[in-house]
Amino acid sequence: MLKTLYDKLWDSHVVRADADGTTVLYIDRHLVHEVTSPQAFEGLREAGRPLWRTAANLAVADHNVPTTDRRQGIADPTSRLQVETLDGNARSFGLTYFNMNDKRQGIVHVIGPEQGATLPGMTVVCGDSHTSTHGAFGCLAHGIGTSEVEHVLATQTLLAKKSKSMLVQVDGQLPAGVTAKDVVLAVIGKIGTAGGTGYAIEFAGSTIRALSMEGRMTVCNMAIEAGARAGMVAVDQTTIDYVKGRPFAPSGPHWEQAVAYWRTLHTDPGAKFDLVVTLDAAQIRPQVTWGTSPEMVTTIDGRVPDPDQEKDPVKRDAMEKALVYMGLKPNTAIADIRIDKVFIGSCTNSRIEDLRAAAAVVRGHYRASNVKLAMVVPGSGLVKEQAEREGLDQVFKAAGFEWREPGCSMCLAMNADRLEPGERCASTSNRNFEGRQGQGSRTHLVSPAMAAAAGIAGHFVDVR
Ligand SMILES: CC(C)[C@H](C(=O)O)[C@@H](O)C(=O)O
Ligand code: SF4
Repeated sequence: MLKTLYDKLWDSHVVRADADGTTVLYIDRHLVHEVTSPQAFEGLREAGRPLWRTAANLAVADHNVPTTDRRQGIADPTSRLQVETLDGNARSFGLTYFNMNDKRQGIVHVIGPEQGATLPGMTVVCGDSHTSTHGAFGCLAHGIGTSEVEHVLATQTLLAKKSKSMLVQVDGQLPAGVTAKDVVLAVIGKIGTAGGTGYAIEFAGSTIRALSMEGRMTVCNMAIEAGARAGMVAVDQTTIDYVKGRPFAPSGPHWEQAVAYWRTLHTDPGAKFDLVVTLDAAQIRPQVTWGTSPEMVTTIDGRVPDPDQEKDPVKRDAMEKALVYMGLKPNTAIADIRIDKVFIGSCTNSRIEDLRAAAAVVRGHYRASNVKLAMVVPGSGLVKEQAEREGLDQVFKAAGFEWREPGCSMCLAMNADRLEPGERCASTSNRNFEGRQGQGSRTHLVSPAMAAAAGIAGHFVDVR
């Protein structure tokens, strides 16, 4: 039988399947962060249950960590409690843990791949929706809830039902200045935030093949914003080259064995998907969201839509509400929208290539006078170190951009980094929901180059 990549990943992890499709799936890698794990550890403690396979877990604190001087500790008591609770749980359960002052610390979805803890062919779960990121490696990776975190810790398995399969086929060469972020925003613009509901998406085509692993991670990261729980990309030489030599990756004879298996992790030619969506890369332009959902997106040469032109009453209502919240008038040119702050970071766009792309834009320029704050938050301590080796921190600082410590930061404002009510931000993150970057915050999702350019110009500009 011809199989999709998803079929292969699924079939190789079935422990037991019931007639109604309910399946016990084996989980290879469990990533843990401080927000969704406390009750899970508490549950284990109360039941006196040990971890099933301690080495399958990797824990890190990311959402609540400060991005400024860490020697001061964490000022906010709730944030401090969450991080200290993870410190304690990691210690008492014996998990591999990168604490706040470890240079390997960073956003869970950045450090998994960086360490080689995410490997092709794995099932990867974490109590976090953006676990879809890891699908870039030819993994079945998705978020789980806190009760499932406990289940995985205790049994190394998960109860799951198979999704339908969707192929998102992107072909052709991306125009200069158009990035993986623009590809995935264009996909979401096309299929909508509910378009992927009930599906696992495989991203394929010559455009995806040509992306680096970092670009593929950006695309899979936002599969969840298209409604799909999982996104994935087939394994190829790019995948294997990225993984080689990473601390958790296999080595010696195991390496060759693993690579031989990994090379089978692609959809068989002719295998059928439940749904196929195609995009022409040549038509994709730099994307900017204008509303409060990632599907409310247009291009840099576009305009804020006019609800009066929308025939669907439900969509019209949502549009009107979004425009009020965002403080935008219909038909405003995107390039005329002035911003107050810039955020370059998050598990979508905080890797070294993202920082290089942003630095290339700001080099030799200075932050616009109306931009009160522009911050660059590397995805991990190792990304930060690499960027500093390349002098990118100096480029950013010279341009009036702040250079911070790694973590989720202003992606969701659980730590001290947030927008003030009404402030407008060019952000490289993945969610532009109401209040996402602080109460009353207004978020426009863009690529790193676009965010950097907006910081210099003071409004959105076309990086092409
Ligand atoms: C805090 C966590 C549960 C949440 C998620 O699941 O995605 C966060 O990472 C987010 O991006 O909103
Ligand atoms: S960076 Fe943002 S999206 Fe990613 S895990 Fe952290 S809060 Fe969630």
